[in-house]
Amino acid sequence: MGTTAIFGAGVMGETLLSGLLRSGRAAADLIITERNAERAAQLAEKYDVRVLPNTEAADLADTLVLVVKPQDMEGLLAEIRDHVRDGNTVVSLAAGITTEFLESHLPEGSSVVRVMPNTPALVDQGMAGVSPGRHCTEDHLLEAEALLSSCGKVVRLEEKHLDAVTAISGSGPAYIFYVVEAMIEAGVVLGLPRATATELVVQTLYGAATMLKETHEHPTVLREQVSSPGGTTVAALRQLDDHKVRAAFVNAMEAAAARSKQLASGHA
Ligand SMILES: NC(=O)C1=CN([C@@H]2O[C@H](COP(=O)(O)OP(=O)(O)OC[C@H]3O[C@@H](n4cnc5c(N)ncnc54)[C@H](O)[C@@H]3O)[C@@H](O)[C@H]2O)C=CC1
Ligand SMILES: O=C(O)[C@@H]1CCC=N1
Repeated sequence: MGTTAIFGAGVMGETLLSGLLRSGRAAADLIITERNAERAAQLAEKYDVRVLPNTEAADLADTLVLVVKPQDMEGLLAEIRDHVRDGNTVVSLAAGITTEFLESHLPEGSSVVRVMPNTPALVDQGMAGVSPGRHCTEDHLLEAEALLSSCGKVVRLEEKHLDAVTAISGSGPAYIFYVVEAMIEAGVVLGLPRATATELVVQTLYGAATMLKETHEHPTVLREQVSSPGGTTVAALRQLDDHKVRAAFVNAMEAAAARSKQLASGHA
């Protein structure tokens, strides 16, 4: 697979780096670049990988993985443009940034892949959507998929769906953590110690997610199994329906997808 350079070692860059190392990639085959010198030094020590300036990393890398914020992407592309060679694969993990944008800021004919990962990759339970650019071969795509499957699942889809993927699985962990926060708060309101409320909620989430994954039952069936006629669950769910929580979730994800589209056109 050659040398992989990760440009921008923030939350997502470090997540990918650690996943690659856990999956058996040699540290000697990995390079990171990081604008924040203090963070760069910390990561070099923690993972024993090379930290280089962007241009040197681009010169040495076979695969360039771009993991800066969408707003920083144009600047990064300008820096590395003249260092990208034939045969390189450029993989972007940035929300909103299209393959068309990447291609137009790189040498003609560059092979680019757009990926939308998520943070559960940190515990090898990531979910990533992957789309090819115009000059991307099956081999380039397989290479990008291999990077991400080191720390989770990967689906290949048309780029027109990537804003939706961003809204659902890219941002998704945050919605789940938000619900978890609310449930813990409810436990505390009901008089439970915070630590107990946290343990109850986290294990319930883990159990429910495992049921979804292992039983392959529709979520409606699983919800109905919990909902005794005239019981506690329906009393709670009625409140959620009265407060239009389901509609709020749909609206929230529409807003995330719209923001992803907006980032593509360079809105800070
Ligand atoms: N955090 C998440 O859950 C997810 C993030 N992403 C995408 O990953 C990208 C990075 O997001 P985060 O890791 O959350 O952000 P972050 O802010 O934690 O990391 C970005 C890093 O890039 C560095 N950086 C910026 N410009 C640079 C440059 N020119 N050269 C070298 N380093 C540079 C920054 O110092 C920072 O450490 C974004 O484009 C985001 O859309 C995608 C899916 C999930
Ligand atoms: O919030 C964001 O823009 C990034 C993309 C998906 C998750 N985090």
